Amino acid sequence: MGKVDIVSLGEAMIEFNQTQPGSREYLQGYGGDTSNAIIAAARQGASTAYITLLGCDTFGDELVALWERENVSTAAVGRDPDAPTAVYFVTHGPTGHQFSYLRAGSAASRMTPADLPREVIEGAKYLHVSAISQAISASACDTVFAAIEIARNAGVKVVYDSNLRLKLWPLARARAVIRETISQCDVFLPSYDDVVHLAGVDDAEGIIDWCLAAGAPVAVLKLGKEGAIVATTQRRTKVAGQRVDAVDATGAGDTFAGALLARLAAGDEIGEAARYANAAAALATTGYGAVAPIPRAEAVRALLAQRTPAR
Ligand SMILES: O=C(O)C(=O)C[C@H](O)[C@H](O)CO
Repeated sequence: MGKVDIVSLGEAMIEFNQTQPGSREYLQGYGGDTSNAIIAAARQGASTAYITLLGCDTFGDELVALWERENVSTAAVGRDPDAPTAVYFVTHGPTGHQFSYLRAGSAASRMTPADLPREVIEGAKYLHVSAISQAISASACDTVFAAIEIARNAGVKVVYDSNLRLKLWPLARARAVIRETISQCDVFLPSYDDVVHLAGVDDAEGIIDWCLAAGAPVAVLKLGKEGAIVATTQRRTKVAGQRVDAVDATGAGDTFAGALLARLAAGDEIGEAARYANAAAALATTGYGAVAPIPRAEAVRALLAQRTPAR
């Protein structure tokens, strides 16, 4: 395969998303944080590839077809005849959305460092990884660290999303692994809720202090409808939130990651890329599901041009 600018590594899943709170009807879609993010990057026009393992099953075929439709290269997608493609359910209630997973023993959870396509990573500008892939199994965690090592040795920038899922691993292990990974990445992309758990503090400044102390050269703290903060040891800049009619935040953080990566790969500086990513993420909350509402560049540009950001 030819070189691409952005490579993401992780687990994709088939999604069943409750049509409304309390309903017994579920809409089939697609999810998996890193897959959502790479699709978001591709929808902004970036050249992209995804690295994963799928089962040799219908759901695996559907995910391959999805990436092909979305212009995400599947050259580094493998199939495991002895394990299934993962599935998850999204339900909606008064406290927002909840995930229930059927992913233990999945094909992606059996990834090992030997599965990594070294040349695909080495040829990219950015490698995107997340803590969900580190949580699903010990071998997948090793695979993430091995991919980071390949990237760093080749001068490829590493963007890391904490995406803390306490249904997948205990907080103490998550904290240890995530702290270690922050020290190895170039851009750390946590959400406010993640770092409240990880750092044990709840004010944005304290959270950023924790991210920078953990070794992130740049931290972009996602604050949901409140926007984001871009921080380095020298400077902290607020990106204002966008007002939209939100119905489902599933995948919004991943859209932020993918859109940010796309704009960084296109040459934007980090503050401009974060402003764009924040608008893309806002639009991603206006429909149900992780993938269907991810906007394309025209919609993001229109929101940036037309709406007054929320204060
Ligand atoms: O929670 C996970 O592991 C997922 O990847 C499912 C969702 O698609 C993702 O979390 C949305 O951010």
